[in-house]
Amino acid sequence: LPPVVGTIPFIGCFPQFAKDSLGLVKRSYEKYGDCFTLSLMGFKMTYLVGPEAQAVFFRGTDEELSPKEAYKFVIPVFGKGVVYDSETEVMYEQLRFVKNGLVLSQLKKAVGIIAEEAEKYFEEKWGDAGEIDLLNEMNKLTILTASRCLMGKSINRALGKADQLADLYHELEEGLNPISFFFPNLPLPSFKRRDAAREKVAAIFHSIIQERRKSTDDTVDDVLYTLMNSKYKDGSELLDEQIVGIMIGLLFAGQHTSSITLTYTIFYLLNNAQYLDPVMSDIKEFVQEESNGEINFDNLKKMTRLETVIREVLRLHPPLIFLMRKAMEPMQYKDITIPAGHLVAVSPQVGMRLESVYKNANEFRPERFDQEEKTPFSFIAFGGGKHGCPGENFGILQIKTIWTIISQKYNLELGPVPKTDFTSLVAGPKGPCMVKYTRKQ
Ligand code: HEM
Repeated sequence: LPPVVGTIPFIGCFPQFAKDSLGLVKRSYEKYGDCFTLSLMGFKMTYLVGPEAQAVFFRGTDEELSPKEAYKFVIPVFGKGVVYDSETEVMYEQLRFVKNGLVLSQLKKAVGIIAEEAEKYFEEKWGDAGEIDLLNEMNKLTILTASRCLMGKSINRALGKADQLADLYHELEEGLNPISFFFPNLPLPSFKRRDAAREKVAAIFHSIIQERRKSTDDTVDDVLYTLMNSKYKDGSELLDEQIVGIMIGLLFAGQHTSSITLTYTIFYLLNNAQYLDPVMSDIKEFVQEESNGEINFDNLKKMTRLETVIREVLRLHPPLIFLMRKAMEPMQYKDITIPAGHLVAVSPQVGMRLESVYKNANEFRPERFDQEEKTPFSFIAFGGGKHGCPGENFGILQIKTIWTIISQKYNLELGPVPKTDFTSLVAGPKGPCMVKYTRKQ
């Protein structure tokens, strides 16, 4: 069996975990090696740390290591009958529909839409000069750009007010915290607000589906269109409730992860002139000179130096600090048997800062990604294997597009890179992240 951390009956090491979960995982790795169990309020959570152990996690089949059983706590947000609350075969099919909606042709179109929304946002909201909380602003902007890409222009009409969806998503996120993992339906105020926000978001998305059904415009083919026109293998269509749940889940999976990475990318670039200058000269060459100022999929793809910066930001600050599965049958790792029933976890935050995997692991060195990744499952900010993130390319394109627009429009003045707030489910910079901006001449 894996060595167990936390010997107090039932409670185990819960107090240390609640105080500093990452610190506890790191210390346990140093003491016990790459596979150990944390005993937490009756739960047994077995951690796999480092590429070799992480490979077991990502290569496991759903029958061995079930994400559905581990992520039940998101059901109040995603909804009934959606992804983790559906039969395994149905879950695969729903994830396949999502992937079909994020294919290359869609991504190519997405860049233009993101650029259009972002331009409009800065003109209407930022103007010539001011001071803003960058994380807050990037949250609002990314939910707007992502929802426009997923659901078309009707999202703007349905919302009327741009901030509304971001606020509702904030309530959803506040309702998914470490407590909700253990007790998702306690009568807590934050859980009540989460459920009320879910009802409001669902009502908005239902109205968009109704509007789309009446529309005679046959040029639309966004993710919503893909979902509305997809069929399960048995020939049945998705229920509206399922389409709404998938859209809620997609925006939920993509919003904070992207806005956090975007905010950190801006802080790192402006604090590191040696990386900022080459990135800006690529924008000048590929966007301003070669494309007459137009941002498109092809010129964003050429910005490999910006991409390595984003990957290094994600290595240092992965928004998802723990990924989980439930062992459905005993699992073998080296000479250890992880018993059925254990929760099995990897930590991108701990795993990507191991000195044995990344030299000078705590330093910001984007050039480490200049070469192809050598060790499988060492860069796990987007997970890996069967359940690896289907939104990776979309997320990176979104970050590149918005940075390209901001950096050409504004001079930004900001402080050092903020520390991370590890208390929420999606870990991002400790706010407020105040930034002064003035329009470039
Ligand atoms: C910087 C941005 C992003 C990061 C760091 C990120 C990270 C991740 C990670 C680590 C996973 C794996 C979870 C696990 O194995 O348990 C994941 C899964 C997923 N992500 Fe992302 N993500 C990002 C953006 C997006 C976007 C923009 C979308 C949608 C448009 C998205 C949709 C999803 C979905 C649907 C899954 C579940 C896949 C499955 O279970 O098969 N993500 N993401």
